[in-house]
Amino acid sequence: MGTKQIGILGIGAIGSLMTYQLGLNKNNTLFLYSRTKREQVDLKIKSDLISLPLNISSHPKKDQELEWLIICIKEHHYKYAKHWFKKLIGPNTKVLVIRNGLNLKGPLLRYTHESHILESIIDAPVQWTDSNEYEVIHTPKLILPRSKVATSFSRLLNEEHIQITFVQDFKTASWEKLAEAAALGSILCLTGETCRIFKYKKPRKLFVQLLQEIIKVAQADGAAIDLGYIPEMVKKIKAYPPDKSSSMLMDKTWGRPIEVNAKNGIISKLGKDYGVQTPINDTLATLLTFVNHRNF
Ligand SMILES: NC(=O)C1=CN([C@@H]2O[C@H](COP(=O)(O)OP(=O)(O)OC[C@H]3O[C@@H](n4cnc5c(N)ncnc54)[C@H](OP(=O)(O)O)[C@@H]3O)[C@@H](O)[C@H]2O)C=CC1
Ligand SMILES: CC(C)(CO)C(=O)C(=O)O
Repeated sequence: MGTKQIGILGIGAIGSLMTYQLGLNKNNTLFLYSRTKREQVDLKIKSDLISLPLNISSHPKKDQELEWLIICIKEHHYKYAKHWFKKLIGPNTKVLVIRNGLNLKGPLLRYTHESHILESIIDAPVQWTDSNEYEVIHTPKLILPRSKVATSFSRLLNEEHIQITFVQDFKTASWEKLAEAAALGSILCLTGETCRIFKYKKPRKLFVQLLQEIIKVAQADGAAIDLGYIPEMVKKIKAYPPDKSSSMLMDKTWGRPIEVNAKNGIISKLGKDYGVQTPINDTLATLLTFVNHRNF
């Protein structure tokens, strides 16, 4: 088997994790691209501390045509990343999109054919610690739509280190992840608290009320989220380590724009489009837009 040329765009929390995961397969040759050059990142996975050397290009340059480009940037980064897409996506390059939100293919359709783009959902909380490392909270789970292109992507990974699930109903899986990220993320970001807050009843009740609103919008959009979802999520947040953060809280802490449009924002918008009332989510979405002055 020949080596595969794989590019990873956006070497932050998820990009670093994917660099590690894809680097475990010695048939992969990795090319790293990001806004800021760093020479190394430390990943804490279970009790192991892994120092990952990084060779990042911060300006697009044409390496060999990539077989895969893995995009690990946030929705609001896309408008500043067009030069990367133009340069890195060749006629035969397959693109894996990893980010929270919906309609992951949309912004990339002008660069390649729809059949070359693979959407994904990642359940892999990764957070920056006081010891300057990314801590991976549990074994990463990657959810992919059942398809040939997804199967071919999964062969690049070592499934001892990442759990891969193929789903028929990707829309439902996307809404399930969005609901968790928007409900948990907004509560943590607005309170400035980590998951320890969920040992209290009132924040848990707010989390449930938010999920109830979000599920109504998801159902109006055609997702088939079942009744067992909410108790499952409550169990999940209660089981998170008390110091578990979220990507919106980390961005707020660092004074960076938060991902409000891709999370609570899109839910409010779709709620309006479908005539579904989402008063709690709308209030939180409004407050979130004011969290970071660069967002308004
Ligand atoms: N972190 C988490 O636990 C989880 C995150 N997600 C989702 O994954 C996605 C990625 O999140 P995450 O990895 O946390 O984000 P990060 O902010 O940690 O990483 C994004 C990276 O992209 C780089 N970048 C931003 N804009 C550009 C650009 N124009 N050109 C090149 N590089 C750019 C950033 O550079 P710089 O270093 O200069 O900022 C940063 O290194 C999000 O949608 C998030 O919601 C999903 C599950 C869990
Ligand atoms: C689900 C959650 C909150 C896990 O960290 C997430 O996806 C995020 O932080 O963006």
